[in-house]
Amino acid sequence: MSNAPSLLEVDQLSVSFDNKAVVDRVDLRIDAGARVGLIGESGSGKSLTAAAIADITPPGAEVTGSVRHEGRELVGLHNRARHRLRSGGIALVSQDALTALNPLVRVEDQLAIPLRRRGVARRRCAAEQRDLLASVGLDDAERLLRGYPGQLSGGQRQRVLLAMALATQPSLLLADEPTTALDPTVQAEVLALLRALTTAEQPAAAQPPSLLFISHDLAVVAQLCTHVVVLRAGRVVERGPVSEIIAAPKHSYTRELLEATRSIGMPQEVS
Ligand SMILES: Nc1ncnc2c1ncn2[C@@H]1O[C@H](COP(=O)(O)OP(=O)(O)OP(=O)(O)O)[C@@H](O)[C@H]1O
Repeated sequence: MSNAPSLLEVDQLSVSFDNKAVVDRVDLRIDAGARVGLIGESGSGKSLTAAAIADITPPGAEVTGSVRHEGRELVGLHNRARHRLRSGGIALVSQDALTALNPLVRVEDQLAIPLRRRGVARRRCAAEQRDLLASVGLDDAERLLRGYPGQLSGGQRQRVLLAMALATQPSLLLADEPTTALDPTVQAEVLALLRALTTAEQPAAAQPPSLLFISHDLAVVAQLCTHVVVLRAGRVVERGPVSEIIAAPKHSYTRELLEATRSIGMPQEVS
């Protein structure tokens, strides 16, 4: 990656519990237009890295280091300033839509929250909601909007979560294993959607958000991402363009991940 200022610059980011670092001095760059895969085995610190970037670490976590988004430092900001940034800059899609959505609130009311925060007038909300649902491949907008999360399929809920993230018009989308809870066919559809939403397919289209995609699956990252960062026990052990890492992994741990991928079969097709 170049030396020019990046959309997101993470320097020496650590997350500790009781003085023990579980994310350990992580450096990360995401340029506009890049799709970066953050990969590592369970417990390697992927989710907490994303949580620290999105400022949603759990109680007891101590975050040190620097996270700059479009040049603005996010670590140590007061809550209100962070809140403003989050509704216009970095959006998170988590792996468990059922937990992320409020089961007692209709989809339309949940989708209205990021729109209002963005300043969309109440009378414009319904049209925006339909457009957002269409952009994530959900056509039956009227029915879905009136429903509760529990009345939707897993794939539909994940798409609603994606729509809520897009409603903030983010420049960076953090996707934390967004397809883990889905069956393989729906998984492939949602991954294809993520790729379409984060790829400038039409030259005239507005700049799509960059992506930080968290996964333990190198095959999926290879299909979706431009770059990959490999995390092991909280530390970055390897990084680079995805094609280079796949062709010639330098670290033994990356080779193990690659071997594991090959033993399960060819990468899943997401295009
Ligand atoms: N609230 C917490 N208190 C103490 N330790 C925690 C807490 N949350 C996570 N950890 C520890 O931090 C480490 C990193 O966790 P993290 O969830 O970031 O891993 P991960 O790579 O995302 O794993 P997975 O792929 O299973 O989601 C783990 O060892 C975990 O046990």
